[in-house]
Amino acid sequence: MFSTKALNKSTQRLFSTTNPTNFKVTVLGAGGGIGQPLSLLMKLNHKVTDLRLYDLRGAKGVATDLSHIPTNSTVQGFTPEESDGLKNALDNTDVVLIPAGVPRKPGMTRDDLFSINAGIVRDLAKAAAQYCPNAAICVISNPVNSTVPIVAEVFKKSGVYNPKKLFGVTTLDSIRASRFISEVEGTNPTQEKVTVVGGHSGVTILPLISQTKHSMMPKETREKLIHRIQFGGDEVVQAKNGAGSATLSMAQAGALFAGKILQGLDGEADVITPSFVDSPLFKNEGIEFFSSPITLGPEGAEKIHSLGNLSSEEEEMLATCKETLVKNIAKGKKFIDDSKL
Ligand SMILES: NC(=O)C1=CN([C@@H]2O[C@H](COP(=O)(O)OP(=O)(O)OC[C@H]3O[C@@H](n4cnc5c(N)ncnc54)[C@H](O)[C@@H]3O)[C@@H](O)[C@H]2O)C=CC1
Ligand SMILES: O=C([O-])CC(=O)C(=O)O
Repeated sequence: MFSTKALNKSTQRLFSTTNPTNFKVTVLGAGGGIGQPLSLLMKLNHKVTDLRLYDLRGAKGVATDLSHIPTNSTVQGFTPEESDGLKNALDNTDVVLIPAGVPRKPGMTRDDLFSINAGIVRDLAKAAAQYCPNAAICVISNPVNSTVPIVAEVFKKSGVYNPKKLFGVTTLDSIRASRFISEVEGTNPTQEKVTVVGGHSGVTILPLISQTKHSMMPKETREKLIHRIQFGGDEVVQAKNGAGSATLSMAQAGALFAGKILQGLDGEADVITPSFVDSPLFKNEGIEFFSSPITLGPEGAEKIHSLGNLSSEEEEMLATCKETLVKNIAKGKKFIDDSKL
């Protein structure tokens, strides 16, 4: 027998069109280093019932492979060769995860990826604006500080921009911060939480150590820790020695973030995580996008939280972060202006 509460909930699920519990998720770039493990982790998420994978190559194989896992979702792979491949991957989906694009090699900055990835993200965003204008779009492709503004401009030009539904995925900075601070302090990383704000590259990554329980750590230790969090991506790029950048930790980060988005869409309470979004925090200084903790809900980003109290050292880092961010954002916007969509 159902309890009244359970019956109400199942009835809601049956008849609700705006807040379904069964979600469609699309991964664009699903055949790649991030795309494959991210797709696996989305196959394991019980809120996902329809998983669609798209890539220039490999998506069908990955989809067939994942489709043998006995979780409650169907998996389909799509390619550009089949007519309507991208359309069918995106049609009416709830969440789009975008790890499509090239990764760094040693010696490159994320901004060096702009020349290739800007066009890839622009074209995928055009398709998303057409086929799933209401979906939550989660951008992983670098440089995130510029690719997120690119998606925003494409959606604006298509007349379907909803700032509450566009997210730059910065979760890897948060999970690195938890891991690295635990190594310094000799603590359990699963119990460490560091709020990381700003953007997703070098000095724009701003971990707020003063807001952790380790705020009193020695200055030199803190500076080394902050530097490691800001440049953690380089460690992986160097170790992979030309074979790409972080993929497995990024897949874990992407799945965590997508999980939060789904929890929010599903109406769960108090779902809060940082993301690089269209933000009011520093708009009066010309910075249209910024990462800070966001409350997620059925409509996407419901509340953008302020940064809270910063130390004087963090205030200085924030000023440096803003100087770079404003240029990265302008570069993305100019790219779309020049693209004459
Ligand atoms: N936001 C973050 O924290 C992180 C972002 N990244 C970024 O994620 C991106 C992907 O990295 P990896 O998976 O390692 O690269 P990868 O090269 O292994 O995979 C990229 C995939 O994208 C596909 N692709 C390229 N153009 C496409 C298009 N137009 N449509 C569909 N698929 C397309 C490729 O065929 C490839 O399978 C890079 O830009 C990287 O810098 C990487 C790590 C962390
Ligand atoms: O470092 C890179 O190029 C990939 C990335 O964004 C990260 O690992 O944080």
